[in-house]
Amino acid sequence: MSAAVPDPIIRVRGLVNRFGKQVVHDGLDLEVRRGEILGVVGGSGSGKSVLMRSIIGLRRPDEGEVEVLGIDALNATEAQRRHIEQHSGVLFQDGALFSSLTVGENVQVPLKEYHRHLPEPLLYELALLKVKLSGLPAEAINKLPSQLSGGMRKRAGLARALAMDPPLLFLDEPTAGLDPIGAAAFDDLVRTLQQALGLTVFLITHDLDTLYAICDRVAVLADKRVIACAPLPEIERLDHPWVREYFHGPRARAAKDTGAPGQTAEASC
Ligand SMILES: Nc1ncnc2c1ncn2[C@@H]1O[C@H](COP(=O)(O)OP(=O)(O)OP(=O)(O)O)[C@@H](O)[C@H]1O
Repeated sequence: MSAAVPDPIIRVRGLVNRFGKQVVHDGLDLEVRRGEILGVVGGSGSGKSVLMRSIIGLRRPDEGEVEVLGIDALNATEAQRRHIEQHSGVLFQDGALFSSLTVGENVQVPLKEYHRHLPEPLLYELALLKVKLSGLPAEAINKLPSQLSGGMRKRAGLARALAMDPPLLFLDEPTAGLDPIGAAAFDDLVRTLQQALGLTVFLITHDLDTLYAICDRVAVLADKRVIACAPLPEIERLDHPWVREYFHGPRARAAKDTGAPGQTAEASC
């Protein structure tokens, strides 16, 4: 049975994060398996974004171990750190696009950082490819973020996250602020890209529809830890106050009726 479980591409052990006296994580463990879409859920302030920031290297945790792509991220050399950055695409909650740059120029930012020698026409072609891959029309490449709708800005952020063809994609609440049709289309896009490109996706969300539609497993943050990490049917059976409220309220019932079940896998993290 264990032979069928893919290797972890991210492994977090004993993570502790504190802000002054506030303890956000206290001995958190998590494994993200190669090729899965892992949904990360938890109440507001439970530490989902801080966890993501600890994994991608934007925050140094107070204690614990973080392994990404087989590299000990907290003791990585400069070259190893760049390797992780180069192989991780991140879509932040607000898109984090440079407002004075066009969509195409935004997508080119990581390309120029890591491939300084690339000629301009090739940079443009690569950016155009990512723009189209993200479901935007070609003409969006010359628009400023302020000229796009919220859904298009998310797609532009995704295009930039995919610029370096990363095997690992981090999405922080990608459907927040989108209408249900736009959110469902974005879910479809993420699933399609994940399957076509073989991505591993770490997806923070509050969106129950997203969980039911595209997540293979779900990690629940509560009580300063990941209290469970498993396919949805197993998560739904957990006897925990937050899980009961979140997964068995009226919104959960509606989402269950429309979503597709994730794959079956083992419950452990
Ligand atoms: N730089 C910081 N300085 C101080 N406190 C912080 C900082 N970053 C996060 N926190 C605190 O850590 C806790 C967890 O924050 P985090 O953003 O990870 O929550 P979250 O689970 O992503 O919440 P939400 O679902 O509302 O986005 C919060 O109480 C937050 O105020």
